[in-house]
Amino acid sequence: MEHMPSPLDGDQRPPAAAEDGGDSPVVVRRRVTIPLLSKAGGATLNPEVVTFSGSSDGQEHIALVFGGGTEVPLVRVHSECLTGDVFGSARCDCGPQLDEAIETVSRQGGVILYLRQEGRGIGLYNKLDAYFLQDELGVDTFEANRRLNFSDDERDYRVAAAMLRALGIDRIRILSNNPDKVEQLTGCGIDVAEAVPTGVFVNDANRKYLMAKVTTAGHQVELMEGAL
Ligand SMILES: Nc1nc2c(ncn2[C@@H]2O[C@H](COP(=O)(O)OP(=O)(O)OP(=O)(O)O)[C@@H](O)[C@H]2O)c(=O)[nH]1
Repeated sequence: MEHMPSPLDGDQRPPAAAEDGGDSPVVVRRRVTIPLLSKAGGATLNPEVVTFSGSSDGQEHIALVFGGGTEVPLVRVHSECLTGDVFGSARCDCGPQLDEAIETVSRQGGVILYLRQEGRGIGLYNKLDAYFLQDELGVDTFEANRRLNFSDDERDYRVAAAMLRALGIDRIRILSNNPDKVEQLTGCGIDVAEAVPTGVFVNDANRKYLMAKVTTAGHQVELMEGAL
């Protein structure tokens, strides 16, 4: 297949600086290649892992850049979930979504932004407290946040938009079911040409969590009839 020009191709990447609402612009700090053993088997993947300076929240967000692909790169904006991404927790769908993103984005070319926004921005301990409240009081994931005096979702994607711009990207296809990601990125001037849904990774432990995302936050997850 003919290789389409992509903003991810080395020579075409302009050095860029982008605002995320802080005092200094977000700029690429360093690029380093890390070989990833594909969980699906097959070839080793070799994304460039990009670090940034200037983010206003001071967090160590990273981008995994997989070269090639189309003119409009596929982008996964993934918020950190230690329990799901690292330990394989079945309470959420984060782990399988990250694995899927690595496979899909590596195949199609594109970027995974791994944002250090654990627990939808409330942090790990608070997320575990929210789990405790869900178990003890039977409240859903959003109500548990409210009981802890947080909003339903504390995430701000200005930094994601700034990281994309710093990579020379202002038009994307996003791999997500979350309308808030599309809305916020669009509001930051990123042209979201398409929202590509993720797979549906439902199990007995995360069914209620996924249902709450659909009914309260408008996630586009096609939960099969009878699955709830
Ligand atoms: N506060 C809170 N956070 C949770 C809970 N379960 C998972 N999370 C966090 O929710 C976030 C999920 O982020 P993403 O994988 O980017 O996805 P999303 O907002 O569900 O949207 P998609 O792009 O469709 O996957 C992670 O930061 C998880 O740690 C919970 O019960 N409470």
